[in-house]
Amino acid sequence: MSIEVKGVSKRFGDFVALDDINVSLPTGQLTALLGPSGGGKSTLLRIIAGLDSADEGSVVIEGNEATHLPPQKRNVGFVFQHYAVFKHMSVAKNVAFGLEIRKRPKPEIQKRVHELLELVHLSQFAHRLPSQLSGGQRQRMALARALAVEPTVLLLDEPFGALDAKVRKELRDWLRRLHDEVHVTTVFVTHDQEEALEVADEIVVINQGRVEQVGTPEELYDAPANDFVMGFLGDVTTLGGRLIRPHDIEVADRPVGPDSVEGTVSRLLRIGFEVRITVLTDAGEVVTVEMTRTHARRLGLAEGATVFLTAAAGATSVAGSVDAAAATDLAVASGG
Ligand SMILES: Nc1ncnc2c1ncn2[C@@H]1O[C@H](COP(=O)(O)OP(=O)(O)OP(=O)(O)O)[C@@H](O)[C@H]1O
Repeated sequence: MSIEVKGVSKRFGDFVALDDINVSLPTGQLTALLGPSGGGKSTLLRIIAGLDSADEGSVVIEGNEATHLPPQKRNVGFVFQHYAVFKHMSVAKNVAFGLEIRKRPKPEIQKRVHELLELVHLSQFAHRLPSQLSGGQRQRMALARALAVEPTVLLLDEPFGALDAKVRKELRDWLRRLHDEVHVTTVFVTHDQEEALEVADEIVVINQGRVEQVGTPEELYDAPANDFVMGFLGDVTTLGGRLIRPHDIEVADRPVGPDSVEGTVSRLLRIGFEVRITVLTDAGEVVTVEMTRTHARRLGLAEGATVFLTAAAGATSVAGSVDAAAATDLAVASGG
């Protein structure tokens, strides 16, 4: 295990930002710290980096007790959203910076910078100034700079947060590929569940200063520990008082079993190749269901139609209400 966080708590005045956090972040993996705004992700990352200290608990990095070490002795590289670049230095100089202050020999620095710029696909921009790069290119430069000193651990706080959706997506694919090439233990903070599900080997869900669940993307999606995790990782609705994913509900024009719930389609919305319907059940529950257009057409669905809803075989569901999930959606929509 590469990073061991044990019993870490952190308060700001009366406010408990982290409450007895225990996690092991495995060597060589790409781990996401995922959660809503204010949940404590950045605080945990800063404590691992040594930029902040815990009130209680310990941090061990690659077997080294790091709790009281300053950041520069932890052998971690970090990239923050608004990373301070040296504006007057070329891209190559920015990447070389950490090696130069460590007084490495010139030829070694040149070689390493060359390799790193290749790795982040910025070789042709080596002599530009950071202001002459796009946002995505600047983030790649920041990553190259963090990797220059060969950290054992790379810590990224919302590395793509300030970029537009398309560039974010490109960078996230790129980060995944980069990680597959260099295998440096990487921890990144995100409030974007899609980003975490797509990129990470393992996800730590953090909410209100506590760890809600740790697992692979599949584990979290298929077996959420509670209603919070279920709601945070994807759309949810309720059926028979249980949280369920809208695409895990089967719709039929007649009952298909004793658990079928009768209702009336109150709204039908087409979104691309999908159809989303809202059903008001006889028990007074408002249920959202998603299905393909083909399926909706086959059923002849229309507003006012009577339908029967059943949880699909193998569907994930947990006890809970949509309230927690709605709060989550708001947090995500507001940009976390
Ligand atoms: N220096 C500080 N002084 C007081 N409160 C702080 C300080 N730093 C963080 N907090 C509070 O601690 C909580 C956790 O903050 P943190 O930045 O770790 O959350 P986060 O999960 O990273 O959220 P975000 O995605 O918005 O960055 C927040 O409520 C924040 O207001």
